[in-house]
Amino acid sequence: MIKMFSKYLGKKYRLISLLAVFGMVMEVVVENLVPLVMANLIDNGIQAQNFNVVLRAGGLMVALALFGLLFGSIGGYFAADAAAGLAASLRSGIYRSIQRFSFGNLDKYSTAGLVTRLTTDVSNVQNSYQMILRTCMRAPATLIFTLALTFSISRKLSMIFLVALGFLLIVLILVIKFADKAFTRVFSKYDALNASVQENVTGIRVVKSFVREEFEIGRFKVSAENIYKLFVKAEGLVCFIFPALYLAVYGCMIGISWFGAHEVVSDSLTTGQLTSFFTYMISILMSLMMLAMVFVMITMSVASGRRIEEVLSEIPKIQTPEQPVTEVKDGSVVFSQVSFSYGKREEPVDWDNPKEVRRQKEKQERMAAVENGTMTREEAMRQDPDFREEANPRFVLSDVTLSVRSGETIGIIGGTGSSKTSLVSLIPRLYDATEGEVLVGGKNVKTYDLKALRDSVGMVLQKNTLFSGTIYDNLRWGNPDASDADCEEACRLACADEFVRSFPDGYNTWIEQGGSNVSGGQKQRLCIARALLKKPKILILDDSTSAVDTATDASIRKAFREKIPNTTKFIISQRISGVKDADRILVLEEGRVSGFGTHEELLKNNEIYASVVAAQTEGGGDFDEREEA
Ligand SMILES: Nc1ncnc2c1ncn2[C@@H]1O[C@H](COP(=O)(O)OP(=O)(O)OP(=O)(O)O)[C@@H](O)[C@H]1O
Repeated sequence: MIKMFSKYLGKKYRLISLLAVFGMVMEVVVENLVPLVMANLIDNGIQAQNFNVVLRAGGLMVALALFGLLFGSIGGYFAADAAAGLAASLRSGIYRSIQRFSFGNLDKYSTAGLVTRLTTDVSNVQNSYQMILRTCMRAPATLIFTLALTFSISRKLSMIFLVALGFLLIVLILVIKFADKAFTRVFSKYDALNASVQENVTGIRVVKSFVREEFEIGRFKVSAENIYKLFVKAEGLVCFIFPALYLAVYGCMIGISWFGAHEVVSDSLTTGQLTSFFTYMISILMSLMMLAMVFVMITMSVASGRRIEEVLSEIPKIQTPEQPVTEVKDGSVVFSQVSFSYGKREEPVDWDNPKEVRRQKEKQERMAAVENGTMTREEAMRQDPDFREEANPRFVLSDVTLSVRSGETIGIIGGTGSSKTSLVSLIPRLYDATEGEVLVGGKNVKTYDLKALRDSVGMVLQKNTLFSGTIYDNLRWGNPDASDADCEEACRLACADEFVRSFPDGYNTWIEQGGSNVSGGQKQRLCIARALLKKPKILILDDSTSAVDTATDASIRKAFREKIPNTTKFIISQRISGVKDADRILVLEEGRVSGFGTHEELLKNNEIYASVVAAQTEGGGDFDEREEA
């Protein structure tokens, strides 16, 4: 973890960190010279009644204090700068990492988990790093410097000091050991709380429409109280530090006063030296206390650090190959004996449990060994009985073979969960086929530059999103270089131009986050226009007109036929009317091809299709209504 954070600090912030440490060490040196000067002031100034010495020593003390202030400010400023720099660099790193995730990687994390990493976790690491630079280095520096000075004054008194230090260290180690566990438990609960808050805020309208506010408030209260209890328990442990410190300080004072008084009486020590001894003692014990607080803080942020590391070291499951093909020739698509599984969904790892972390690591190594052929599947199963399940994941697509010509319109129809979305997701490589090949423009999709491949595919997802910004801004997401005229043309094709013009601000209408100020059907049409602006060779509409009335739906398909005849179109629909006029229609049944042909051919040869047509003609329902028909 330290290696990774050092990488994210970069040269610049490593140098700034060094400056912070330098400022802090100088501050310690200067601060600890003050008691020596003070001893001189008491012994040779006050007691000897020499006011010149009082003035000179006093002046020197003021000068040292000013230098201490200067070095302290420099150290503090650079420590804050380096920590903020580390946080900024980590945030960009995490963000970049998330942007490069393939859908498979995204499936592993909850949205709230990723947001927590970007916000709370990074802040924890930032605060800890700043404290490390300010305090962690300060305590050992103070300890070494002042111990050297105290030993030079009196060996006997320094021994009392060491006994007190030993006692304090034992208390600190015990407290830190228990606080570590307690705080990591608190932070794992925070993650769960954030996830529940995010889920609820996003779904607040559903909560209200089901009048479940009180239930949700109660659920939140339970989570919040759990955190409260764990936090109080963890902080309770930390509270031991202060009484232990005072015990050590007072014990030390009594010891030093007792032995120190004897030393002064026997003229082995001066009053000034005894005074400086007390000052050093308090200085060392205070630094140790600060060190203890920093350790507690580091403990808190170790869990955050692990979560950040997990995202930063995540390797995108889908990447551009070396020497990729950079141009997609045409929009032809071939599925050759394609089977697909999402794999076993990875369970969330309890990063605070070392046993669990080790188990996960071994599991990954075992999977890799089986994939590389360095371990047989039988051996893996012997080591881990669960391995059988991982080695035989559930296939949602089985042996799909079909060939689509460039410019063809393919309707896809099938019951809920029949894997329509899964099938089309393989075209722009949102996921990779587990077995078999997917070809686009005559070449395996895995050979393409990922950007070139995805640029050639316009996909309107079932769960589509608009971003906050004007309609123009949203449309240009598809193509930043598109002119106003291009945007308007795309909207005409998607039957969106008319309603956009009816808004008082037309294309400059502000869209709220998530498109909450437009209707479901309007949102779908804007998303289609956005995809069209890419001028894709392949256009995929995944049930993207479900909220649009049938007449408008038909107009959109007519416009597509006339205006973009060379674009290959995959249209997923639950309504027969949405696919009926396609060149060919694919009927999927539980991830297998049940039929592939024109409307007339399927009516004759495909029982499932014929029954759906019958059901929908009579009842006007969707695909799943054939069951009842
Ligand atoms: N990200 C995912 N991780 C794991 N399983 C998934 C994922 N997405 C879909 N599935 C599973 O794959 C199967 C096919 O889902 P898919 O969304 O492709 O079906 P669909 O025909 O498009 O359904 P619908 O018509 O309801 O949209 C379902 O059993 C679903 O549970």
